[in-house]
Parts: sequence; structure tokens; C-alpha cells
Amino acid sequence: MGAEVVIEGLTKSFGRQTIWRDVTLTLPPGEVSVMLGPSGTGKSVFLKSMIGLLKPDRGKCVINGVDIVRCSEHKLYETRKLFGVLFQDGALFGSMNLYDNVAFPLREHTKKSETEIRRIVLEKLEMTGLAGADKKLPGEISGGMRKRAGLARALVLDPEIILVDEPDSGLDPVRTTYISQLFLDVNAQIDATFLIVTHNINLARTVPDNLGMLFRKELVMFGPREVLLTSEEPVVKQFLNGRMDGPIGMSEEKDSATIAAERAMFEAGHHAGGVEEVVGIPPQMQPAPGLPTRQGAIRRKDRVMKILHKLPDAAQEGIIASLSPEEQRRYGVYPRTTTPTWEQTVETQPVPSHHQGQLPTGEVARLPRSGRPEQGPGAR
Ligand SMILES: Nc1ncnc2c1ncn2[C@@H]1O[C@H](COP(=O)(O)OP(=O)(O)OP(=O)(O)O)[C@@H](O)[C@H]1O
Repeated sequence: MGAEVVIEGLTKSFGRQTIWRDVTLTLPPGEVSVMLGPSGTGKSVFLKSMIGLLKPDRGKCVINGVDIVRCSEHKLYETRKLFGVLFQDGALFGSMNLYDNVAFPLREHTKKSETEIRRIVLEKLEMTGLAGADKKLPGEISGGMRKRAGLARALVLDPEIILVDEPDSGLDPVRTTYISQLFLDVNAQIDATFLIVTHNINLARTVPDNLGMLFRKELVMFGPREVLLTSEEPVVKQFLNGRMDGPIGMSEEKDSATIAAERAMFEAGHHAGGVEEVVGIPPQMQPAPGLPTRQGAIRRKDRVMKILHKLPDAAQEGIIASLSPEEQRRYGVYPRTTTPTWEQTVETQPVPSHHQGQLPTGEVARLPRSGRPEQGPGAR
């Protein structure tokens, strides 16, 4: 199973420029999380801080009991081995063929024989759909193949955590969906914890278990996908619909006068961009047929059902609707259209439908370690 990553109060500045402050979230083991955010909000800085390439000013990032913000160089070196990182362009060595690129971490960091290395490299190339391409140079293959080769290389040391920086950059929408499918397929096979940073709305809507968003130097929200996908938070809605109408502006943030002037323009009929307002929760992509069931998804179901009653109403409804009738019975929850029993009614707790700011990590992003899920108080 992948490692849990617990981030608390993480703050990063360059000189007097604060990039983000007080970021607190937990990446549950083996689950796939996506971090969204407008350009320049510090998503890449966040990834680099998680692997200790950049040093945050304050806060913690704890992996298997090691706080990588404060630990010794030796511990940091050891902890980094838990990570596989896929950079935007695959970060391949241009003069090496794919085989040597993928073999590189094994030759650098292990004492494995060339026979063993060959077995691993061919396995990872096969896993990423690159069987037979081992002799190609990075310059001879497409951008999508380069990314897959970067992923193959990220996999050779059996990572517990995989970080992916803008997998869609330079890819068309179809290739972006193929690489998204690959992430879920890999996750199903190795149960690693994934964090993907992107601005790609389709990917954010259909791939992850959890979604977060950075804006105005803060984590706006982080929680189960259904929470952001049904959020009424203006910045989240604007971003997920790719519209001009909202707090995100040309460079980053608009002042209130600009928002008001633009609002008047849109109300007078000017198109705010984006497609029709996309609402609701599209089904999550699944691993390809024949692959194992994602263990992270199974654990997530129990985790989310335990915190269901603390989530906003719309997210609760989406989660309940995504369960099969058998699962609804098992968790004791029913879609709203079903008339609630008295027991279900008395368990109902008021939940704000409009969440501002980060959801409490203790309630949203932590994985319950054991025990049966509580009866679903979200039922009504
Ligand atoms: N090493 C550095 N030194 C100084 N400033 C930096 C450094 N790295 C990043 N920054 C600044 O941090 C801010 C956030 O950059 P980052 O690349 O993390 O944003 P991003 O959200 O990933 O953007 P994009 O989506 O456009 O890739 C930018 O203003 C950038 O100039």
C-alpha cells in the first residue's frame, strides 16, 4: 500500500513573495488526488517542497513518520526513494534510448544485476504501453510517449508515492485521457498514493478520488472529489467551468471593481467563455477491464462514508448516488428521493452546503485505520 502524506501548516516564500501559506491536507494512502490552481499559484513549488527539492519556511510534511521539512539529509535521501516523480516533459536524457533512461535509477541507486534490471525495465515499459519502443531516443517519439517513458522511469524503484506535474501539458484531450487512464491502471496495479497537479478540468472531474485547489496563496479546499465538484465556492465553480466570470482574473486575482464591471458586461450578454455551465458529478474513470480493483478506492469508500455526515449536502447526495444499491444497504444510506425512516431522520445533522476555506483535514482527508464504517448519518 502507498504511503500516507500528512501536510500541516506548510508555508513557502521566496524572499518577500509568499507562494502559499498554512497548507494542511492529508493524502490518503493509495488514493489518487489532484491539486488544481490557476497558473502561478505554486502547484509545482508544492510538489518540489514535498520531495525536499525546495525547503518550506514553516510547517510539516510527514511521510512514514519522517518530517521531510526538518529531517537530516540522510533521512531525506532515504525518504525520497519512496517517491516517483513524473515531470512535465518526462525529463528524459535526450542522448539515451528509452531502455537506458528507464534503467537509469536502477543503475544509480541499486546494485541489481543487468539481468534483473532488464526484467524490471521491460516490465515497466510494458506496463506503460511502450513495449518494443526501448531502442527509441526521446527525440524520436511523441510527447505522450515521452510522458509514458517518464512514468516508466518513475516506477522502477517501486515508489509508494507518485507525483505528477501537469501530465496534460502539450497533449491533446484524447492523449490526456489516455495518460489519465494509465495513472488509474498503474494505481490499480501497485496501490501507490498519487498526487497530480494540473489545470485540466476534464482530468480533475473524472480521475481523482480527492480534489484540492490552491488560490490566493492558500488551499481553498481539499477533500473528496464530490465536495469540490458540487461546491458553490465562486473560485471553485469558476475554475471548473473555465469562465471569465468570477474572482480569477487575467494574471491571478481581480479586484472588486473589476469583478463588478465584468459582471455587468456578462449580464448584458457578453459570453463569459467556457462551455455551458457544467454541473454535477461525472462518473469516475475506472482501471481498464482485467486489471485488479483499486484498493485505494475500496479504502476510500469506507473512509468517506465515515465522514459523510460532515460533508455538504450536495456532496453527500453525489456520494450516496455513486453507491450500488447493495452498498447503500450496507452503509445504511439511501438517496434523498427515498422516504427516510424515522431512525434516518433523527440522525440527520445540519451541514452547510457552502463551504469556505479548507475542509477540516481530520474529517475529510484522513483515512480511518480500522473498524466498520459508522451508520450513514447522511441518510435522510
Ligand atoms: N526557485 C524559485 N525562485 C523564485 N521564485 C520561484 C521559484 N520557483 C517558482 N517561483 C515562483 O513561484 C510562483 C509559483 O510557481 P509555480 O511554477 O509553482 O506555479 P504553478 O502553479 O505550477 O504554475 P503553472 O500552472 O503555470 O505551471 C511563481 O511566481 C514563480 O515565479
